[in-house]
Amino acid sequence: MAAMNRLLRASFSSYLRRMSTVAPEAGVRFPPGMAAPKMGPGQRRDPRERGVQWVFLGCPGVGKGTYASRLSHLLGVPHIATGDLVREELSSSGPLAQQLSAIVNQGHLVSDEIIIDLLSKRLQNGVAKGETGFILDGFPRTIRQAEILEGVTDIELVINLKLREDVLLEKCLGRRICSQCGGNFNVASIDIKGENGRPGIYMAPLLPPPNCASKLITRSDDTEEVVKERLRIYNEMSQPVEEFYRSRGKLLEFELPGGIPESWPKLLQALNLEDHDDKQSAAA
Ligand SMILES: Nc1ncnc2c1ncn2[C@@H]1O[C@H](COP(=O)(O)OP(=O)(O)O)[C@@H](O)[C@H]1O
Repeated sequence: MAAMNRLLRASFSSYLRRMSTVAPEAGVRFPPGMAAPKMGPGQRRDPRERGVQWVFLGCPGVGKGTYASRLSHLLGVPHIATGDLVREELSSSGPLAQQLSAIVNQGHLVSDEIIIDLLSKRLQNGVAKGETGFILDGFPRTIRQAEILEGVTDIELVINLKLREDVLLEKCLGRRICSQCGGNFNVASIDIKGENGRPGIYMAPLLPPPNCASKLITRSDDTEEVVKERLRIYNEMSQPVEEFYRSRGKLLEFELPGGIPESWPKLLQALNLEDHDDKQSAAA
């Protein structure tokens, strides 16, 4: 634990040094009622004066990647998804690839040590390129990861995306990636009618442009058996992380009302943010 702390602290301290020199980030306000962000060690400025440090939580298939990526463009901070870091490592011929593939393809979590190591390297590379702030997606996923992160930096806001359980599996099974451009799509068409006082939900598929249509691939861990195991592990290992942040006054719960055109403007509203390109991006 001490070695991991040192590793992550080294990365974050480079961040904190940079942040004291960057210009104010325009238009970032915090949700009403959210506790004022506390200052982390070594931070003297208001955290709103530099890139945000936010985390996205939520079950597999909920759409963390989609919304985290949109917010990162809007706020000018990197979207760092630990699942992407794991997949990059998997597609390399590095020494870890074989070990990781067995774990990921069973729907299990990679060890905290490996994930922290991948994340630290990603952060260090970002610092070298001048990045400030971040939106983390898929990290922390265990209480131990959350405690380590809390010990080395000041997470201001944790957005917990929620979606009814019966839709999550379909969304995961509908995920497709363009093998050429890396674009993410979803061929699942969700149209559940409301019944017994429970509202229905409609989520249109997110279809690829003609260029990508013949190049679509499915993640090897998006099979029904593995997704069910990932959902079970999320409930066991990652749900306690929600409580970790709830008890610290940092958790914003957001129940997705439908697909992107309906959910994106409501998420921005919940975050007190405005997207001037809203009309175009909601249709994307
Ligand atoms: N923070 C983490 N801790 C442990 N394992 C992780 C973490 N982030 C990603 N992984 C590994 O990478 C896989 C894919 O992650 P991700 O793309 O975030 O999937 P999901 O669709 O389940 O949210 C996970 O099933 C897990 O094996």
